[in-house]
Order: sequence, then C-alpha cells, then structure tokens
Amino acid sequence: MIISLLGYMGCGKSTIGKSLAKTLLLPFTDLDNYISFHEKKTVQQIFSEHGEIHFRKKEKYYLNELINQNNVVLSLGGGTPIYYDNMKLITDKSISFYLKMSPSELYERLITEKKHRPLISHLNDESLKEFIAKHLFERSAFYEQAEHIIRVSEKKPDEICKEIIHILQSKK
Ligand SMILES: Nc1ncnc2c1ncn2[C@@H]1O[C@H](COP(=O)(O)OP(=O)(O)OP(=O)(O)O)[C@@H](O)[C@H]1O
Ligand SMILES: O=C(O)C1=C[C@@H](O)[C@@H](O)[C@H](O)C1
Ligand SMILES: [Mg+2]
Repeated sequence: MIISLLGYMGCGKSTIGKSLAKTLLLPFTDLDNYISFHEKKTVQQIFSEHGEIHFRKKEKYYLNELINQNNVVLSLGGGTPIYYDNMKLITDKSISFYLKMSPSELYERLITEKKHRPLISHLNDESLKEFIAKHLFERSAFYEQAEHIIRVSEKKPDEICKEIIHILQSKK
C-alpha cells in the first residue's frame, strides 16, 4: 500500500514525506511536483494560466494514476483531499496521515512562504491570518478522515517521522 501524507499548506507534507521515504528506503513522490513535471508548468503557472478548476482536474487525474502503486511515500497537495471523491480514494487505497497544525502556527510558517502558493500569494499579512483560520476550519472535516492524525506542532521532522514509523510498525 501507499503511505500518504496530507494536511494544510505548510504543515510539512513535502519535508516529512521526503525524509520518511529516505528512512524507509522507499521511493518518494510529491503530487504537486509530479503534476508540475508532467504538465511542464509550475503549480502557480497552472493556476494563473488555466485557473483552479483546471488544476483540480489535473490533480485528480494524476492522483488516480499514482494511488494504486505499492510501497511509495506520497505527499499530497494541500487541497487534494477536498475535491471530487479524492478523500475516499485516499482512505481506501493508502495508509493516510494527517499532519495537523494550528492556524496560528501555520500562519507563522506561511507568512514567509506565500510566494509559491497561489491561493495565498495575493493576501496581506492580516488577511492571511483570517484566511488560514477559515480555510482550515472548512477543510478539517476532510483532513480528519485520515486513518492517522499526527500533531506536528513544535516537533522536529525527525520526531514526526519516528512517530509515523512507529505507527506503521505497529500495523504489521
Ligand atoms: N517539523 C518541522 N519543523 C520546522 N520546520 C518545518 C517542519 N516541517 C516543515 N518545515 C518547514 O516548513 C515549510 C513548509 O514545509 P513543506 O513545504 O514541507 O510543507 P507542505 O505541507 O508540503 O506545503 P504545500 O502544501 O504548500 O506543498 C518549509 O520551509 C519546511 O522546511
Ligand atoms: O491547499 C491547496 O489548495 C494547495 C496546496 C498546494 O499543495 C498546491 O497543490 C496548490 O497550491 C493548492
Ligand atoms: Mg508540498
């Protein structure tokens, strides 16, 4: 089965996914990078040239392509679980981990990293705070359907990986 990581922008899906795959000696795929590679455009370019709906269709298409693999760590995009029947697919076909972080911590992280994230790049600092709180609230119902919820606040990547590996080992 696939090991999938999901959660809000900036929670660490790409960072933790990479390091988890390295520790487990498994291949790693980041869905955003995969889309970008196959579409030959950055995620921001897809959003600005074709709009979000087009991005969501591509995201679904490439998720379908990847989700039936075995023994791979897959970091999803922040919005992947929210659209179509993606979350059902993710829970049916992978061991899913929600990397959960509070809105205020996400804000602290995202304030310096807005640029590459098309949904927030246009927001000033005050609106960013409000946006994250509301957006995370709306999305939580999907994220919380993950098989495992990992609280990642104030934990180092190493610690988070260890926690995930511990859960994976206890499933064997
Ligand atoms: N546990 C952690 N402790 C400290 N910094 C972290 C941790 N996890 C991730 N980071 C940092 O937070 C930032 C966001 O992490 P990352 O890009 O992995 O998030 P993401 O969930 O993949 O975001 P997106 O959904 O936008 O792709 C990066 O600068 C990363 O280095
Ligand atoms: O949270 C989201 O909707 C997104 C998160 C990123 O991973 C990218 O997939 C894109 O910027 C959209
Ligand atoms: Mg990422």
